[in-house]
Order: sequence, then structure tokens, then C-alpha cells
Amino acid sequence: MAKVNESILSSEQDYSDSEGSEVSVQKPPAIPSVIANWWLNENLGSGYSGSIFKATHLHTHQVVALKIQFVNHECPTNRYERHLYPLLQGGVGMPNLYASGVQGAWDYLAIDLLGSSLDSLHRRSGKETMDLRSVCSIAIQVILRLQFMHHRGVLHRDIQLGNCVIGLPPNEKTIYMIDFGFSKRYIDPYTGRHIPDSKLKRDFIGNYWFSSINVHCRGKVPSRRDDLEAAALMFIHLLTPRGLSWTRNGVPKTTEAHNRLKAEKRSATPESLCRGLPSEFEDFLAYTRRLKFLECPDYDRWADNFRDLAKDEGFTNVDDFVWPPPIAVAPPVTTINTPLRARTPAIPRNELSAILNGLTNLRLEPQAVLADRTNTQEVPRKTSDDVVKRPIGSGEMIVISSDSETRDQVPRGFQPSKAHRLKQLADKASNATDNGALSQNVKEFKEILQMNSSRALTKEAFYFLDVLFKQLDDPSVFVKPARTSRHHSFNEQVPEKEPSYIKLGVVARLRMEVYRCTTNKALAAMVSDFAKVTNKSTGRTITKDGFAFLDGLSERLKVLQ
Ligand SMILES: Nc1ncnc2c1ncn2[C@@H]1O[C@H](COP(=O)(O)OP(=O)(O)OP(=O)(O)O)[C@@H](O)[C@H]1O
Repeated sequence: MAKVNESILSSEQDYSDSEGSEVSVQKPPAIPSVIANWWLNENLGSGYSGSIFKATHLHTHQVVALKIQFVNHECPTNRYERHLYPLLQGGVGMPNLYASGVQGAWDYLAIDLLGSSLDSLHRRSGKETMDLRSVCSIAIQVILRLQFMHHRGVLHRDIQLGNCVIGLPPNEKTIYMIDFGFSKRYIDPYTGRHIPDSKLKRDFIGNYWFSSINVHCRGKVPSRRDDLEAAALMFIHLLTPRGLSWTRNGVPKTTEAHNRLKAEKRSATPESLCRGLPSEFEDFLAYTRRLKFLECPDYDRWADNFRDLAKDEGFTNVDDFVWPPPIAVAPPVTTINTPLRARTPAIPRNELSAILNGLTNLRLEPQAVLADRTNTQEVPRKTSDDVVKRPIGSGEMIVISSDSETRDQVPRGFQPSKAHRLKQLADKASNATDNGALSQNVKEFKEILQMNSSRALTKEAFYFLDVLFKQLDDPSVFVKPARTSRHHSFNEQVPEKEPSYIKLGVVARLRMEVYRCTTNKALAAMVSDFAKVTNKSTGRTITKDGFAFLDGLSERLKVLQ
């Protein structure tokens, strides 16, 4: 796995205005054992422009991380970095600066001694990908760190795994941001204004792996959106076997290699990068790329989304980064090459082979058509016997049930996730044979959405609404089977972006009008409107009116039986 720690400094970073005298590139002298009363212990790491030592104060015995840099280094980031620390003091996951200065040939910063970087934790784990729980915790924490930094008027501009470190006990569950050598104030302290954008192409500042497309490939001025895009790429990198493709060949050594890397980064869409990953990662990357230069990102919403994703997966206390990752309570998800997009637990291998054997012996006979009113009497009702008692391979039909009986088969103590329940519900809805059943499905849908703090319409919830829409929209519903895949879907028409006031207005109207609907087709149109306005760009959280609409829909379906 490539070490992800390659920052680049461009001529853009103007150090001459910090404290600089004329800079000439010289060879640094040997590092002394004491710098300004700090006794240097072991080396913790070295970067392009300096080294970090664990250091002990000769008189107070305070132990710190001492970041030292040769004063004549061509890239004197310490001079600049010391001015950023005071702006960030007091924030969770922001290191304290205890002392700084220049002694002899060495410019030093004494900061909190912290633990390992995410880069080294990941590399030391020897695994191709990091586990989902850890990545969700990292996502939540890094997004909140950036929120804090941006709130204090500072851009990080060098987001990468090597610059996110965990604390030492008792702070080992907190991720700290380090290395503010490339950071910059984006709010002018005198005017309170955001730095201006520019049409001029700038030299690149940041790192090869995670810097945003705008900054890295298009030479644009970095702003808040670019810190978030880098964070999104970092999360996706951790979940991708062998990492993002452009990180696999190491640091580019020639301009051609760098150009190839940029082309590869530029052409990678969120969809292609996130194939096989939970949709939140793709959505987040796409969101960061849609942000405007001046726009303030919705940090809380995205921290919530990753929190909900982790909760839906059955993880607890996800705001804490726990390393090594706790053993999963749920059966492990086995993946082939890439993690599964679906978040349901995988079927254990032995059960899978039994099912496959059963399928091999399956005698396919003409079946009664579900959802056909004319033959509902003949349709055998599924019983728990269908699921558990028939011996697999006996030549009888196997029913792989998706209803509540199957849930009882889930190991004791394992709560089916929201995603899992929504998928089962969508299956039920597609098999529903009358409005009464659909009414019950909508009621259950609302209950599932309310089952944890997440009130967001997830991918699975959209899928349920799509199935419901298809059931209601087709005039031959309950007469003709197989509506789902061939019939058109509201997803085909979901608008890209709408302001949130539209969402609020539409849902409030739906809530009132649902009681006046007289046909399934009209209800289908309402389900479609509801899904369209509760889309990604306006926020997928269901409002009070939204829940009231679902109540009304369930009631109305009962009446329209
Ligand atoms: N406060 C700290 N406590 C413990 N280790 C640290 C601390 N700060 C940095 N390190 C370690 O030292 C490494 C280099 O630190 P840092 O990124 O601040 O230096 P740098 O010279 O700016 O590096 P680069 O040029 O790679 O950006 C980090 O990846 C981390 O492993």
C-alpha cells in the first residue's frame, strides 16, 4: 500500500510575508539533542520540510511533540504554521501549541504529543480496506474538525491520512488534525470577507492523492469545498481495495506521470469510485463537487448521514474512533474483491451452498400469479413452514421468504438493520394483492423510518417508494403481475436540485390533499412527488408533514380498498 503522505508546495504559498528574510537553500546542520530547553527523544516522523521528535522539557518535564525545521529550508512552513495554532486553540481534535521560536539553525513548534496517523494505522493493519465502522467514525470526526477549522476562518488545504492522527490515552478515540503548514485564513481578519476566487490558474498546493479536482487539476483557488472533497476521497480510498487507483503507482516522478495522474483523477466519477460502497460515500463526494466556491458546506448533515449509516449497520458509539475495530456483532460480510453495496449480512457459505443445491433440484411448475385478483383464492399463502420445515433438496418448491417469519431466523441478539427491514418491506409491497396490504406496508414504512434517530430517506427507502409508486400507478394493479421492473419509475424523473422551500411547500400540500384522492393513480403521483422533493439536494430528512402524509396515505389506501 502506498504511503499517502506526499504534499506539494507551490510558489503560491507566499512565505515571504510571514517572517522571512532572504531564503537560500543550504544543507541543514546535524540536529542537536537539545533545542530551546527541549530534550529530543525519538523521531516520530519526518516530512518534506522537517522532522517531529518526542521531546521533554528540561525543567518542567513536560512531554511534547517538537516539530523542527531548518531555518533556511526552502519551504519554511513552521514560520507560517505557528500563526495558525492560536486560531484553532480550544477545538476538539486541535493540538495545543505550547511554545515556538527559533534557536540557532532550528525553528521549532512544541505541540501536544499525539498518537499514530490514520495512514500508519491502515498500513500496519495489513488489510486492503479499512472496516466500515472505522471509516464512518473517521468521516464523522474529520467533517466536524473541518467544520471547526472553517468556523475559525482557516482552511486546512492538505487533508490526507498522514495529517489525521489519533490522540494518546485517554484521547485515543479522538482524531486530531495536524500539519497546518499549508493552511490559510480564508476570511480576511480585517474585512471579515471570504478570499476572492480568481480566473487565473494557480500552481498547485496540496497532495497528489486527495487534493480536489478543482485545486489539483484545474488550478483553482482552494476554499471550504476543497477540504471536504479531499476528505471524501480519503474515506473512499480507505474502503477501496488497494486504494484509489491513482495512488497505486506511487508519487509521480515526471511531468507526464503527474499529468496522467491528474487525468485519471479528473475522469473518475463519484459513481465509478464508489461502486460497491454504501451510497453515502458517492453522495458525499458528489455533494462536495457541487459546492460553490463561497458556499458553506452542511457539515452537520453529512456527519449525521455517516452516523446514521453506521447505526443502520448495527454499530454503536460511532462518534468514537475505536482502534483496532471492535469485533462485529453481526455476521461478517464476505466480499469478493469489492465490498458489497448492499448492507445486509451475507448468507453464510454453508447455507448458501444448501440454497444453491436446493435451487438445482428445483422443479419449476406453472405458478399461480400473485397480485392477480382473479386467482387470489388459489395463491397459497406463505407460512413459516414454507421457510423452515421443508427439507431443502426434497424436490419441493423452496420459498425464500422475505417476510417477518424470516426475521425470526436472524441470530438472537442481532437486530435487523433499517436497510434490511426496508428491503423486506419493498418485497412485501411488490407482492401485495390489494390496497389493504399496501396500507399496512406504508404504516410499517413509517415505523421503520422512525425506529432510530435517522429520519432520512435512504436508498432502500427510495426503493420502497418506487415499488409503491409502481403498484399504485399501474391501472392494472392487482390484475396484471410483474409490474415492477418494466413499468416506469419516478426515479427516472428525480430533479437534480431544488431549493428546500419547494420541498416544504410540496409536502405540506401532499399532506392535505392525500385525504381527497379518489384513485390509486392519483396516490401514485403523490408518492412520486413526495420522493422527488425529498431528494438528495433538498435534504432527505422526512419532515413532520412528510410523516403526516405517510399516515394519510396509509389511511386513504384503507378507504380505497
Ligand atoms: N503532534 C504529534 N504527535 C505525534 N506524532 C506526530 C505529531 N505531529 C506529527 N506527527 C508525526 O509526524 C509525521 C509528520 O508530521 P507533519 O505532517 O506535521 O510534518 P511535515 O514535516 O509537515 O510533513 P509533510 O511534509 O509530510 O506534510 C506525521 O505523519 C505523524 O506521524
